[in-house]
Amino acid sequence: PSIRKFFAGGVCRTDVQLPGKIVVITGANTGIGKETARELARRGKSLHFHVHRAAPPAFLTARVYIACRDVLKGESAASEIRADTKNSQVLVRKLDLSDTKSIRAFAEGFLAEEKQLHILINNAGVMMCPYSKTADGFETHLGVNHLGHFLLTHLLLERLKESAPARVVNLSSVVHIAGKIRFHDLQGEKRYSRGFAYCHSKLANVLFTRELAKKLQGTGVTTYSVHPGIVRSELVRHSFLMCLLWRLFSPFLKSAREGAQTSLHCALAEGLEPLSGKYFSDCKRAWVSPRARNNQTAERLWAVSCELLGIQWK
Ligand SMILES: NC(=O)C1=CN([C@@H]2O[C@H](COP(=O)(O)OP(=O)(O)OC[C@H]3O[C@@H](n4cnc5c(N)ncnc54)[C@H](OP(=O)(O)O)[C@@H]3O)[C@@H](O)[C@H]2O)C=CC1
Ligand SMILES: CC1=C(/C=C/C(C)=C/C=C/C(C)=C/C=O)C(C)(C)CCC1
Repeated sequence: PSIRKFFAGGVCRTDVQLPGKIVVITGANTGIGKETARELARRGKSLHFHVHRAAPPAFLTARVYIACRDVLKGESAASEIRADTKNSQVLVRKLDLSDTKSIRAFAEGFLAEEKQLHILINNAGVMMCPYSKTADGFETHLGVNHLGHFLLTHLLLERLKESAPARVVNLSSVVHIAGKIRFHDLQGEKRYSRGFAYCHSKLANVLFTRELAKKLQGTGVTTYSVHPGIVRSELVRHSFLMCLLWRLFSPFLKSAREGAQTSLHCALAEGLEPLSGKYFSDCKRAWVSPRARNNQTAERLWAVSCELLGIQWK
C-alpha cells in the first residue's frame, strides 16, 4: 500500500463546497476529466444528502457541464456521475475543439443558458495523432489542445469576470519540457513528429496560462496550468507502443481519479490567488522549463493565436 500511495501522488485535501456554482469541463466523458467532473458534482453543501442519501436540492450543488465531442459518450458518463453523486445537474453539451464553429456554437448556447461561470477546466486533449488538420486548417495537437481552448476561454471570459472569484484550469503536461513554439512552422508542414507535436501544444498551454494570468490581474479571475501525473487513460490510444507501455506499467501509473487531484486542487483550494499563472503538479507548485518562462514567447504566441483565430483579445 505504501508503494501504491507513492505512485498515487498528491491528494486534493480541501473540503471547499460548490453550492450554486457553475462549472464547465471539456473532454469530461472519460479519463481525468470525467473523474474531475465527478468530484466537482459531489461538492454540494448538503447534510440532507449525506444523512438521507437523497438527491440534494439544486441550489445546494454545483451545476457541471460536460463539454464533449461525442454527446452519446458524454450522456453515458453523465448518467453514471448523476447516479453516483445524486446530483441531477450534470449536463452534457456538444463541443468539438477541432472546429471553431462548434466552439462558437457551444459558447453561444452556454451564454444564453447560464448567467454565471465560476470554474472552467480546459481538460480535453489528444496525443500522438498521425498528421492531420482541424476543420480550420490547424495542425491537430495545436488546434485542439491549444487554439481550441484559447478560443473557448476568450468566448467565456466575460461570464467568468462577471462571476468572480472564478478560475480557469488548463491541463498541460510535464512533457512541455520537450516542447518548443516553432513560429516558422506552427502547423508542422515542414517537419512533423507526432510525439513532439503533443509536447509543443502542452508548452503552449503553460505559456497561455502565464499570459492569461497577466491580463486577468485585478479581475478576480485566476488561472493555473496542471501536470496531472502519468495517468492510465485513453490518451495513448493513437500509439501502439504507448498502449503497450501503459499496460506493462499499469500498476505504477495513476488512476484517472488520482490524476484528477491537481485539477481539483487548482479549481478549489483556498488562497491560490497569488499563484495565478503558475504550473502545478501533485497539488503543489512545480518547476517549469526555461522555454515555459519566456515572456516574449508567451506574448508572441498570444498574438499569433489571435491572428490565426481571427479574434481581438488585448
Ligand atoms: N494521461 C496522462 O498520462 C496525461 C494526461 N495529460 C493531459 O490531461 C488531459 C486529459 O487527458 P486524459 O484524461 O489522460 O485523456 P483521455 O484520452 O482519456 O481523455 C481526453 C478527452 O478529451 C476529449 N477530446 C479529444 N479531442 C477532442 C475534441 N476535438 N473536442 C472535444 N473533446 C476532445 C476526448 O473525447 P473522446 O472520448 O470523444 O475522444 C476525451 O474526453 C489532456 O489534456 C492531456 O494532455 C497530461 C499529462 C499526462
Ligand atoms: C519509460 C517508462 C515509462 C514511460 C513514460 C512515458 C512514455 C511517459 C509519457 C508521458 C506522457 C505521455 C505524458 C502526457 O502528457 C513508464 C510507462 C512510466 C514506466 C517506466 C518506464
